[in-house]
Amino acid sequence: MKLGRLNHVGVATPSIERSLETYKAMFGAEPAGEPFDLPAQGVRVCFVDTPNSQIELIEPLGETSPIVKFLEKNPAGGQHHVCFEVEDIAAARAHFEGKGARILGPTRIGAHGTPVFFLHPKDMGGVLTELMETPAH
Ligand SMILES: CC[C@@H](C(=O)O)C(=O)SCCNC(=O)CCNC(=O)[C@H](O)C(C)(C)COP(=O)(O)OP(=O)(O)OC[C@H]1O[C@@H](n2cnc3c(N)ncnc32)[C@H](O)[C@@H]1OP(=O)(O)O
Ligand SMILES: [Co+2]
Repeated sequence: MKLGRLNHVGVATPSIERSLETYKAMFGAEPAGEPFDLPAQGVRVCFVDTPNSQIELIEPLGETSPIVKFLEKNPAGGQHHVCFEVEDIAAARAHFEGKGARILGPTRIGAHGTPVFFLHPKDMGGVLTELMETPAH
């Protein structure tokens, strides 16, 4: 399995609007689009573009959101996950299963409209790691 492009860094926040104000004040950066809900992933999302990647701001959508506990431990928010692209998500999943890595839940459609899954941070040196299939261009 080849380590693919860093698609985004996920940043959990209690308020996407406040985080956008920070990126605007510190870097003059604007959001790549309007925030939107992803109920299947339990988050509200907004992207900020960087020249070679993206920052993915995620806010909990409901009390069962997977980022609720993280925000309880880090109330001001913080760096939550990294996401690498892979060419074939099914092959990537089989690869990591073969290594005995803990895969968190089913493969779902992510914020870019392609399938994603997550590897447990304990199997990735403490970094929650998302794999996403490269979008077709
Ligand atoms: C926008 C959609 C999509 C995209 O397309 O990009 C997304 O990115 S959605 C992002 C949100 N979704 C997810 O995070 C799904 C996968 N996550 C999970 O299944 C869970 O959040 C988790 C990682 C298993 C954590 O479980 P949780 O119940 O929330 O917390 P625990 O306290 O039980 O955590 C266990 C253990 O792991 C450590 N931990 C938790 N979160 C992180 C993290 N983000 N980075 C590093 N380490 C993390 C936590 O500290 C615990 O450690 P110990 O205390 O040492 O046991
Ligand atoms: Co993500």
